[in-house]
Amino acid sequence: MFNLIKKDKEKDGVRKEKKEKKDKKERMSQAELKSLEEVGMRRGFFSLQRGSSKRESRAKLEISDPIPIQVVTNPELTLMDVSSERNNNRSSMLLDVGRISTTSSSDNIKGEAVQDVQRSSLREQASRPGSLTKQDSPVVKLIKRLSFSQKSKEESPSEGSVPSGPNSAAPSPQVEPKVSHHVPRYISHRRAPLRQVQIPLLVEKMFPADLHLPAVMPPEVFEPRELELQRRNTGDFGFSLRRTTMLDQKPDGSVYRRVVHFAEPGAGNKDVTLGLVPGDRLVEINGLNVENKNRDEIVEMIRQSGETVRLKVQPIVELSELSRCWLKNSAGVRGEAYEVKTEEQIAAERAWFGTEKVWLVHKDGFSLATQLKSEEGSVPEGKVKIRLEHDGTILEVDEDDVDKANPPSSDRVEDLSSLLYLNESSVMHSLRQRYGGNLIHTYAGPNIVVINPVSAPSMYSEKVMHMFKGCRREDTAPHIYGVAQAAYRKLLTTRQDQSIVLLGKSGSGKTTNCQHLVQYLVTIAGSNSKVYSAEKWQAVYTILEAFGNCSTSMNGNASRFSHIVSLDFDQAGQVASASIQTMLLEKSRVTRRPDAESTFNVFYYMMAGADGSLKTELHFNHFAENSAFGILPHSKPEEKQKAAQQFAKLQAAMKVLSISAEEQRTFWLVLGTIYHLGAAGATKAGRKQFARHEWAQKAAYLLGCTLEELSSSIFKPQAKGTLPRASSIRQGAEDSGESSGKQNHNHFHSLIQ
Ligand SMILES: Nc1ncnc2c1ncn2[C@@H]1O[C@H](COP(=O)(O)OP(=O)(O)OP(=O)(O)O)[C@@H](O)[C@H]1O
Repeated sequence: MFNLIKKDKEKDGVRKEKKEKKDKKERMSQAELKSLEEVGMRRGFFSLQRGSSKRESRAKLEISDPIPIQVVTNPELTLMDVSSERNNNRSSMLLDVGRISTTSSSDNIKGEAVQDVQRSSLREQASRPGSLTKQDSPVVKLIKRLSFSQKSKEESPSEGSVPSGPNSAAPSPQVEPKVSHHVPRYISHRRAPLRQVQIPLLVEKMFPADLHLPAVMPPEVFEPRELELQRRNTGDFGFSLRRTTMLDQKPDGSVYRRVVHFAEPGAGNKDVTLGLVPGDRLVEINGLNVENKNRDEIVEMIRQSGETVRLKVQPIVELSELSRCWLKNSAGVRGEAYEVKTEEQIAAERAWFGTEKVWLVHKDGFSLATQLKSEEGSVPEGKVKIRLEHDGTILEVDEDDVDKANPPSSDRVEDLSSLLYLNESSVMHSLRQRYGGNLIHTYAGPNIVVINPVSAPSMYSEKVMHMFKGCRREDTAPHIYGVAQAAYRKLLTTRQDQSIVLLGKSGSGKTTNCQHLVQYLVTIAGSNSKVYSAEKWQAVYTILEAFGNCSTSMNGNASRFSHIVSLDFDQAGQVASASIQTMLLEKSRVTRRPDAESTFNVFYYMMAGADGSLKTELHFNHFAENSAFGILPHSKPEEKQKAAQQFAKLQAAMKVLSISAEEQRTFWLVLGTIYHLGAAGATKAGRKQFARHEWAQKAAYLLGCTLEELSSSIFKPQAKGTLPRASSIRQGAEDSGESSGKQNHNHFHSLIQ
């Protein structure tokens, strides 16, 4: 009894205490939240939302509507007006982790593409509750999403379980390409409210001075490290060599290609303790420089080493941050301790803050200046006096024309949200300095900004992936793999679906980064499924690229459709299946497009790559000189050759996906028909009709109907529901065949998925 009462009393006391603690916690979290929100607002970067209901508040803090940071870069690294910059295909993308997000973008979307989608069934599916975003928003086109669906309710044992041998081949995850006709269920309850994003106004102001952007600092060169490795019982030293070619810059700024050899830790558990890091460039072996030696010579030198080998290695610039992080983590040092500032650095920062450094914001960007102290009344109200750093010019400018500048120690800051003064000029400055230092990834709070690199950097490999395995985001340097890892980790720990949204203008790297994300996930998570394989996954992309990509003024291989990639994970956290859903194909491109842009790749592939018998069957032995749809074969031999290779690759991809030869033939017949319809054109001589009957005859032949049947189905009014194309054809002679061409390609794209 006593015990019982005591217990009850204790229980009551505990309950009360718990309740108080909870209340306090909630009060604290509200206060914390408020201050966070204030910081976010003050910085103008994120707006924080929190649901008022208990469930919502427990769910999480939602950060929505990031302002996309548009960085236009070119090799000269000048800042430009993003919206007017049309020909430069180097740009940045912003990536948003762990939630469904909508944001604006500067990509121009053809109105027709959007209208087309409003009519299409896929659009209907996508517009169901929980679809990505409003379908009438151009933003939709830019969203490529990766979702994860966790099926299990049990705790997952561990993150990642892919063993990798020393020469482990590419992972062989299992993928099941499938046409998804439903927006996955997990989207439905996570619809984010659409909010207007304030895009900063363009600055048009100029000042009577020679205004310069700050100089871009050369990449930081990391000190080489010397290591002595012992030969093992197995005869090796526990590291592997990797050869790659990299673009490098000469002192005069010219870019050249050079071969480098990496000395990277092997796949064994012990190998990671050797002190080598993925991305370590081999500089010396036993005191001898090997930078200009070939692989065989290097291998021989290692073989001839005795029981030990001395290596001098240096991290490549693009992986230097990661390398530092890795070494820091393996030394078990906490971040703060490792990055402790020296006395000189502290003194330099103090000096910086003592003189008020500001950015003068102008039409061509921003220039560093010192704000001068002036006696009261000597400067009109609302004005400030500044001295430009580069030439000492003194200017009197509006207070609004200047932004506070951060000390140089923040120039290459890894996370923009840690800038003391978070304004547009400071953000652009840091991104620009980082890009100049070959650092293309930068965190921006929970997002990452990735700037399209000039070259194909050597920062993506299976070894680099393994540097992120099991890591928390705060323990790694900014990298696209870090984003995938954060999402995977969150998936396992919260058992909730995760989404990654890639935003950016055309050519900014959304597709490329989406592939890196998928590669990371399937490599690190592994797969035990029998239907999923990297080969099939690649085949799906090859086909989508052929039917949905083309060359535009912004991107030589632009995808003219959005897609959602979904990976399903099983209870063990391994990939169980995968699917791609495509939307918003710009089908009008089949018949009409801007000058100097191409039609979908597949037409060029087919015209260049069809073999003798297919050519004969498609009547492709010679091509028309004109096409109402502008579908003409490549004229340059090298382009033809490349297209022919791509056609062979496309056929092989179809084979991998078990598309039979007969089915493939049907595709070519339909595409051939579109080509011939374009070549036939249309005219209005009395009545609307084909302009060149011989080509129309070929189209009819490929379709298996007579010329009269084809002609009447295109030019004669049709009863409602018979043919979907009559209305637009009747709009004008030039339109003839357009609709059927577009429809065919559209159906085709859906079918082929
Ligand atoms: N991180 C990167 N590393 C190497 N190359 C890149 C990277 N990001 C982009 N690129 C290159 O830039 C080009 C454009 O990239 P991508 O096609 O991924 O852009 P996108 O944003 O998907 O364009 P679109 O919306 O037009 O399809 C490609 O040739 C790609 O190889």
